[in-house]
Amino acid sequence: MSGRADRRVRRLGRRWERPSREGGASVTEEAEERLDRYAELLRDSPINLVSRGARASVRERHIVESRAVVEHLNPRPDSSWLDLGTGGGLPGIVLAIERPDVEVVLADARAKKVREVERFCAVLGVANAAVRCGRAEQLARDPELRGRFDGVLVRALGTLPVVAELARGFVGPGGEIVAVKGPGVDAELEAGRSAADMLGLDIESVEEVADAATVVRLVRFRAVGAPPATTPRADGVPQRHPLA
Ligand SMILES: C[S@@+](CC[C@H](N)C(=O)[O-])C[C@H]1O[C@@H](n2cnc3c(N)ncnc32)[C@H](O)[C@@H]1O
Repeated sequence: MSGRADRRVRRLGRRWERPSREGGASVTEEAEERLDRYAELLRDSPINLVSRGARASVRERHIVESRAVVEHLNPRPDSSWLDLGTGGGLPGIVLAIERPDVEVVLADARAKKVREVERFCAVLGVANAAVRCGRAEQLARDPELRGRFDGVLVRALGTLPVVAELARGFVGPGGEIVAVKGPGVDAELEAGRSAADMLGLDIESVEEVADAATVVRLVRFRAVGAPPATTPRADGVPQRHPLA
């Protein structure tokens, strides 16, 4: 899908700016409308995709945070990103809406959630996202997915060692894994570094995201080579026995 770069997007310094369409709504207005609609879909879904308590404030709690993450991440145009453990599509659907020039794959182990995310993408007309169902431990062995992404974005999938192991198979040399974490991430960093060493990853940075309603930190891992052949371990093992 990298060939489907949105020609409306042009480079301005390090950031990318979407010019308005002539005679029509700007891409930003369009994105705004889609994000509002996405918040409604999440709130009204018959599946519990966000906690009951957060339903009334989906826009403020989840969309605003995901948007701030996407803005901070500012992925390279034409790059391909995997949202692993996407649940109801967070933050991957927001990434796909905000950045039509980026290819996004949304993956989750739960078929019910994946079907719902497929429905959301269809209703929202999100053309640059594809959806895959399966456990990371299995999907990372699929030759079509192994080592093929520029980056993996992960929110609320587990501790840093779990995230690093589940995501590692999807990125080759130079690829990145970005974990969206909260203020408590410092307590996971030592274990995260130790797991990273075993997986051929470096923790490159821990970055504070501006403009999120709550404290959000991004932990950025960089792959220093191909994924180890034995990574990830069998289904459930990364969560039950995290690398440390
Ligand atoms: C707490 S939810 C987070 C969902 C979403 N990222 C968010 O921020 O709202 C974690 C999701 O990860 C999925 N998941 C858990 N283990 C997984 C695995 N091994 N492979 C793929 N998905 C997994 C679950 O099905 C669930 O939808």
